[in-house]
Amino acid sequence: MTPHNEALPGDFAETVLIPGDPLRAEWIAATFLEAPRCVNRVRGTFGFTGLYRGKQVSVQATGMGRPSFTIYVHELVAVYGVRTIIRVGSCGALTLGTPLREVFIAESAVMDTDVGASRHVGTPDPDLFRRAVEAATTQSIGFHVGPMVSSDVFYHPEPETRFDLPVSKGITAVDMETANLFALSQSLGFRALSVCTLVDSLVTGEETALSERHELFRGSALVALETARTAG
Ligand SMILES: O=P(O)(O)O[C@H]1O[C@H](CO)[C@@H](O)[C@H]1O
Ligand SMILES: O=c1cc[nH]c(=O)[nH]1
Repeated sequence: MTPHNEALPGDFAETVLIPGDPLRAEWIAATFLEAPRCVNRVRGTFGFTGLYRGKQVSVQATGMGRPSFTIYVHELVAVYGVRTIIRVGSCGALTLGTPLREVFIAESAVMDTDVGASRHVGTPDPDLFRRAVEAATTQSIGFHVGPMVSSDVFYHPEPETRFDLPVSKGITAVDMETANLFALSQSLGFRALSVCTLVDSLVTGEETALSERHELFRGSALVALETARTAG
């Protein structure tokens, strides 16, 4: 147990999906897991464990942004012995070539403050990444792979130009946690992958509706679960 997680040793599977939104965690567990049980309710940041096609998998929400995210990921690895962590997140499109509602599998990620400094670019586990692409292809799920930028700032004073540099470097999507996930995978030693759904466009201003938000994650959740299942 920790101040943020009431799960007991052994409550979490070795593989954990980590959406930001606690209600997305609940939806994934209820929709895809057999016999899901809630293992954490602290702060309403739910965690669940159940079976996906015969494999034990957990889902633990992380909240929004690096400080909250880091607490959950650190504890999953250091306290609960988790070995594989897959983010099932939402992200924004930075180009017209990444249409809303499709899945975005990050092939790399860097913080917006570090764009251009190649030593700060993080990458997913190569085997998980390959399996995710294979799962999306096999399941006929519309997806893109590409470099991602993560930012601690959601509301920026210069929304029109803030991503000019990342876009000029070929970066196509933004979230707030993937770069941190890849950095933590190196420092803490676990396998990481980030599979997001494109929920809004910073180019056109188009947004998906909150009412469709859970269903929107069917594709990214399936890709994450199939990757978890086949990766062992
Ligand atoms: O929907 P989640 O997974 O929380 O991800 C995205 O949504 C939040 C901002 O709306 C940030 O956490 C961002 O990374
Ligand atoms: O972090 C995020 C997620 C979705 N859309 C954004 O603009 N930023």
